[in-house]
Amino acid sequence: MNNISKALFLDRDGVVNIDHGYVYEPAKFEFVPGVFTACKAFADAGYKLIIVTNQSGIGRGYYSEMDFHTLTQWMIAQFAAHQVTVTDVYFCPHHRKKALPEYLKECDCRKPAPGMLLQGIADHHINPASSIMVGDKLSDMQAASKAVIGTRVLVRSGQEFDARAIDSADHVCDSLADLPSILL
Ligand SMILES: O=P(O)(O)OC[C@@H](O)[C@H]1O[C@@H](OP(=O)(O)O)[C@@H](O)[C@@H](O)[C@@H]1O
Ligand SMILES: [Mg+2]
Ligand SMILES: [Zn+2]
Repeated sequence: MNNISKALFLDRDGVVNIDHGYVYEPAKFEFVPGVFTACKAFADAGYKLIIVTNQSGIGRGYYSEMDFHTLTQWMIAQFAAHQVTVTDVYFCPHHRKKALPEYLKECDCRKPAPGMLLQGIADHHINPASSIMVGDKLSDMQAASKAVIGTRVLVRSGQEFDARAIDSADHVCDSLADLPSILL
């Protein structure tokens, strides 16, 4: 089967939810205002929603993979309650310097590496050229560039970013909520 679908790849912290720092509990998971409406617009326009998230908090020992999966199931259920299907969620628990031994590695999945995006493209027969990546860091844009994603969007989540991040994006906006009016 050739790659015929298009995807809205989403970074999680800072894009789907407010990045309070290593969020792993539903009680601390604050959806960005307007995220459900925006994601439903893209889903209705034929985009598969795929989340790609660095989770070095696992490697650092702040929380477990089970904690992450429990939060992820809860997050997916919130989307479903708003009639939005999340096609898949990919995460990277690794860190090359600050991690427990089993997570201490230079991997190909931690953004800016493109591994999570490439896995989603393969698993879900995605055409990268007609897909979109939304992130809040330069590393998100770099991962998207390496995966040859057609449109890269940087959102102002409160993370500091420099001119390199802005230059690496096709669009810069305050939030995912702004995106349907820009791209659809
Ligand atoms: O934005 P995504 O990729 O969904 O997830 C980012 C999180 O895993 C955390 O990534 C950390 O960066 P380090 O992983 O410590 O460099 C920090 O930026 C935290 O504030 C943030 O919550
Ligand atoms: Mg982020
Ligand atoms: Zn990794």
